[in-house]
Amino acid sequence: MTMNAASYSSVVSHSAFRSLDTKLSPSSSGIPSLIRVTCHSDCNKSTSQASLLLCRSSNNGWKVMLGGTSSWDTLPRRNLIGQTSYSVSTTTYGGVAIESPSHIAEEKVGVLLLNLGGPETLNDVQPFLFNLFADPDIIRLPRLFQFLQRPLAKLISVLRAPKSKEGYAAIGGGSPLRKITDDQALALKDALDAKGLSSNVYIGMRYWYPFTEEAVHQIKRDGITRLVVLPLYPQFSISTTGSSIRVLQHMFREDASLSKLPVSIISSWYQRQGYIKSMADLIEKELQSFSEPKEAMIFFSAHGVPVSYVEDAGDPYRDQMEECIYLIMQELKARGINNEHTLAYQSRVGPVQWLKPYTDETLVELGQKGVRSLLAVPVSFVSEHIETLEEIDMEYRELALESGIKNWARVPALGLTPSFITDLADAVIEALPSAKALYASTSTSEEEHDPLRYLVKMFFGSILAFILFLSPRMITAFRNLI
Ligand SMILES: C=CC1=C(C)c2cc3[nH]c(cc4nc(cc5[nH]c(cc1n2)c(C)c5CCC(=O)O)C(CCC(=O)O)=C4C)c(C)c3C=C
Ligand SMILES: [Fe+2]
Repeated sequence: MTMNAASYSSVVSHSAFRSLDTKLSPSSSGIPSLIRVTCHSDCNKSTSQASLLLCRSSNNGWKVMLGGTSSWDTLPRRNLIGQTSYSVSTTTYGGVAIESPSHIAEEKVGVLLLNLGGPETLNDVQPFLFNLFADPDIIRLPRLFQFLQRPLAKLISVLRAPKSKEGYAAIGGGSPLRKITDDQALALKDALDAKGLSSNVYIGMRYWYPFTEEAVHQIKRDGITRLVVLPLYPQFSISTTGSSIRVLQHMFREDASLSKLPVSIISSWYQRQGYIKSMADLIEKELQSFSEPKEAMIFFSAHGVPVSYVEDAGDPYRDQMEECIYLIMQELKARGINNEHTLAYQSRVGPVQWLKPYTDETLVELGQKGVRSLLAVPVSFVSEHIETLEEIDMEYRELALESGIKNWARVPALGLTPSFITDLADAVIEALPSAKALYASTSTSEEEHDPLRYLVKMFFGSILAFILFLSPRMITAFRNLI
């Protein structure tokens, strides 16, 4: 089947997908670039629904995607299994419905960008740090000690604030994250518009304004009918994407209308071709700033997480990071760039073991081993922030130069790079068909509702906490935090 001439508009009901095209007829309403096909199946008295998205390809034909996969296929080879009925609506997403059957309401598409957030002024630093350390996905206390989360967060944030303020003061008195994320949201909206998908793009920050909670309230007020959640972290970590998703799950579970809203979460996207190629472009370009580009070592520096996240809690972050670096290097090799490379982890906080090797120790070792040219590549985040502008550009640069490295450069964060924004837009479009209600029933244990159990836990927890606070290990821990 080929649909490469104009647009088609029809609503059909069939028992086999291959007969779909025969009922499609050209529309007078213009050429849609996106068409949704919804399949309703009545099996065992339960009705299920699956959607696929047809998108105009560059050669004026149509490409089909199913269930949010990133693989593109052509229509004739796609085979839907099962005897089902299909209703086809040539609805352009986000607004202009060319023709829709009654059961497919006009979609109002929302895209929620998740990010960390950062203090905008020096006065924001301590409350921002409080929000960060009050997150049980950042300081993971054993269940028994969880009631200490907020007092501990208060203490750590007050102790750490002076050091953090110095860092933010060095980069102009606040985090650039909000402005950059605002610009990325606008650029993404434009890229989606250009692909025929009109949408509202929202920003939900985890620890500072605009908070995720505010964004969700706005999504509800705006009557969004289909939502794609796109964390601005390429790799998944419990401490970043995981934490933000937890906030969403909590809100969606508590709200009857939100619990029914079809949502698609793109939990990681480091393996996308568009992202990998965009990173490779930046690296290739920055290598040219060295007098001997081939001699420069490519030094990937990722934000660390405590080892226990990966080894005990099953955080896929390290695996995804390693795969991401592999893919970027493969892309560079395909371009004839065969520089040496290494990966290290930066920004550790507190007394526990973090992912190794550590960036600072690795820089010293490389200097001692005779590496003279080094290209730093921040790889866990797509905006400039305190850890690129202060930690890498100031602290690590100085350390590298002291350690014998003579030539230093850093790849900028992706920011508004057009190929990157276009790829994010593609990721959103590909995720749309798989949106489904987020709410999954979580059984609240009896324990949580038993006041006696709670009191006993509080009592023994307090005694243990008191003993722990006086232990030498805890005292060292606090020294490391500030
Ligand atoms: C992928 C990115 C990030 C991971 C993983 C991550 C884990 C993580 N972070 C902390 C503690 C702090 N992070 C801070 C700032 C900060 N963290 C990230 C990203 C990741 N964090 C970003 C982008 C930023 C900067 C925001 C900005 O304002 O520009 C800070 C505050 C700054 C400072 O005082 O150093 C802390 C503290 C932990 C404990 C953790 C994993 C458990
Ligand atoms: Fe962090």
